[in-house]
Order: sequence, then structure tokens, then C-alpha cells
Amino acid sequence: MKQQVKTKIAIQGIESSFHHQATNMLLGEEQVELVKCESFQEVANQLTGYKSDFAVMAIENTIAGSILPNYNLIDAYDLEIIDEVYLNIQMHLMALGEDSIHDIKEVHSHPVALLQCKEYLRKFPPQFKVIEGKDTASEAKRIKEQNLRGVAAIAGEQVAKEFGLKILDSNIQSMKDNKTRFVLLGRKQEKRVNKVNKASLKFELYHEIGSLSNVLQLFSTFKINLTKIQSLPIIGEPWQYAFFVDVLFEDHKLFEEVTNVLEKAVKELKVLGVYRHNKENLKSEVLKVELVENGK
Ligand SMILES: O=C(O)C(=O)C[C@]1(C(=O)O)C=C[C@@H](O)C=C1
Repeated sequence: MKQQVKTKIAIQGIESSFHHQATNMLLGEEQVELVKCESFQEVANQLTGYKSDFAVMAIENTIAGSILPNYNLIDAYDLEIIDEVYLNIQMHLMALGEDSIHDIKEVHSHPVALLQCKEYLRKFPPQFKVIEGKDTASEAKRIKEQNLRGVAAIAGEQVAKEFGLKILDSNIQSMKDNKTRFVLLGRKQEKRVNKVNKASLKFELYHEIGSLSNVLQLFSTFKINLTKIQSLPIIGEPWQYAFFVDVLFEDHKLFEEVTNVLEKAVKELKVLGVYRHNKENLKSEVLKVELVENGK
């Protein structure tokens, strides 16, 4: 029997982390082998070093905002955004079965997860320690493996199940409706097929009056809907900024036209990805394409 070759997906974190869930939503579990990384930087290294086929990376959260270092990684490593998925995030406080909430003296979690629970954590007494750690699942796993009494982790429900921890408090993020947007990343210039209606662009502008408003005007003239704009400092050019935008379009031709015009109007333009707006959290087509291309 022919053995199925699995597609390697680099994520920050381990099994049952939110990145793992996002990967399952986009690609399913069967064909995927996780390449578990300790940092987002390592994720980018694994992908560009051909140690993984794709990567899944959180890019923004409805409470904590944009994960800015990840914008820089996508840009610096020339990665391509090929799909996206929106995960509902509910945070829970969890600890060993013997502990009650009154026993807890330390809480560990991923920095972005802690940010989402800032209001909740503020209510604890001042001697209570909040410690930034790795991904949510690794922090929970460590509590179980090292039998850490008085220590809690903040993570998703699936993590408590996976590592046998008790949930002490539920839905502790600052807003009930909490979502993280993850992107599927590939190396640049590899072939893909997909119906596309969304793009992520990065541009730098000349320091001239009206340069940003001209770009925005251009989008509106070409019926391109701007869904996000984020500025980031250009390293080595103090007080100069690069703009990262997400846009929606109906007509791909018009989108191509606007990028041609934009290229002439800005100092530098880079297309970070052209993909589908995945509001419905549909499965990615990318594995199908891989199978066909590799004759699997
Ligand atoms: O620690 C995890 O479980 C993750 O997948 C990381 C991460 C993030 O990077 O934002 C993912 C989703 C949530 O927003 C919180 C943490």
C-alpha cells in the first residue's frame, strides 16, 4: 500500500494550541504533520529552510490587536500569504486537579493570550505573578508534567482536555466575542490556484503632502475596499513608516490595474499575498494542489 506523504506545517507551539486548531481548520488533521516551533522567528526559519511546506501564523486578534512582529517576519523572510482563517478564542484558567482558584499564585501563558485577559488578571492581588511564557498549550503541559501546585495556565478548553487539567474559571478574556486571524504562509513564487478576492500589500511613501491620501483615493477610484491599514517603522530610517494594508476586490483585473498604478505612485510596493477572504473558514485548497503537482 502506498504510504501517504504528509504535508509539514510549521506553527509556534505544540498540539492543542490555538495554532494547532487553526491548522486543523484550514488543512484538516489527516494529511498534516506539525513542525512545532518555540518562536515565530523559528517558524519563518523552518519554512524558508525547506524544513516545512507551509506555516500557519497568528496575525491579529480582536482584543490584543495586530501581532506586529509577525508582519515584519512575513516581509523580511519574503513569505507569501496564501489563505486565512478566523478562530473563535475562549480563554480559561486551568491548573492541577488538587488546586482551587484560592491556591493559585502564578499564571503563565502566551503573551498575546495574557493581553486578551488583562481585565481579568487585574482583579488578582498584587503579589499574584503573571508570567509570559511559550504557547498556551506548552505552559499547561509543563504544569501537568512537573506537578506544579499553585500554578495556573491560561489556554483553550482543548488544552485542559489534552493535558488533564481542571478548569478553574471560564471565558476570562476581556470580550466574549474574541477572534484571532491566522494566515497560511508559503514560500514566495510557488504556484497556487484559488479564487481570489483579497490582497495584503506593503508600501512605502515619499514624505510629501497628500501621499497617503492619494493612495487611499486610488483604492476608492478602482472600487477596492480597504479592510485594514497598519503602519510600522522602517528600521534604519527613523520616523519613516511602511504601510501594510488588506484590501478586498471583486474584479481581479481592476486589482492588477491598481497595483500597476500604485507601483508608480509609491516609493516601494510589495504584494504579500493575493488570496480569498475566508469569512466562512473554509478548508484551504492548497493541499489538493500539492497532491496534484507532486503526483501523490
Ligand atoms: O499560544 C497559543 O495557543 C497560540 O496559538 C498563540 C496565540 C497568538 O499568537 O496569538 C494564538 C491565538 C490566541 O490569540 C493567543 C495566542
